Amino acid sequence: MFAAENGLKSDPRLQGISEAIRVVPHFPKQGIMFQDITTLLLDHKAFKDTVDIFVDRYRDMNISVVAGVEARGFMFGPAIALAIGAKFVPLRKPRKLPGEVISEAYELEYGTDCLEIHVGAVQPGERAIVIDDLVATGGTLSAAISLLERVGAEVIECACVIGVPDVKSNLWIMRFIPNDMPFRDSAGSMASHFTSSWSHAKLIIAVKDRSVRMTMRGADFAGKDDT
Ligand SMILES: O=P(O)(O)OC[C@H]1O[C@H](OP(=O)(O)OP(=O)(O)O)[C@H](O)[C@@H]1O
Ligand SMILES: Nc1ncnc2[nH]cnc12
Repeated sequence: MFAAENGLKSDPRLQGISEAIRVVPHFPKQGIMFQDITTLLLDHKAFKDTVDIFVDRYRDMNISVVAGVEARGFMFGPAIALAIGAKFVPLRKPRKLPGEVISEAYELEYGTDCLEIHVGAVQPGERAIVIDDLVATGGTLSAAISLLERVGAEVIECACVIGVPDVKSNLWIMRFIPNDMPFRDSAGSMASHFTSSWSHAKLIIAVKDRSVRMTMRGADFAGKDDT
């Protein structure tokens, strides 16, 4: 477990980070508890602590690419990239990048969206991490991983500040997540997007007063799906 391995479970920084994230009920629509990281950005200490947690983890992992997901991944990714000596690669929504791109469509709760990367931004064999503010269903991270793998990068981990439970897949996932994993709902929601692209990737969620790393390798989930 990430918390145990890294001593983060009792990391005093996590509470401050948690408290700095505002939760806005019923935004942008009824029933959504919106996790608003703009209040975290206003709090210098909490913002720095958030970046530092990821920097602490990735600075000695020979990462050369920090890929940030538009829009909120852009708020954390560049600071992490600068601190660990990596380049920052924006994964943008459609028709924002002016050069040649490759695209990856993904499903949202309602409808679809798409991420794009500039051809040539990443070289084959580079070691990459993906940064975003939040993971819900995991569809966005799955698309980000696919894009990076299509240009030959090795996606080492994905890191998000917040994990939110995906209500639709809670029942499905609860069976697969060990009881001692403190963020079962969120971690499990990733399983609903389990694809071959996850086979190389790990997920880190630092949220509220707890942190979790889920290893998304096939053996952890595939084969246990008896739905
Ligand atoms: O795990 P998922 O279900 O894919 O959802 C997570 C994504 O949703 C939010 O972005 P959004 O698409 O709302 O775009 P924005 O950052 O431009 O607001 C969030 O910042 C993540 O990127
Ligand atoms: N609960 C939530 N808060 C903020 N952004 C989100 N994106 C998807 N779910 C979200």
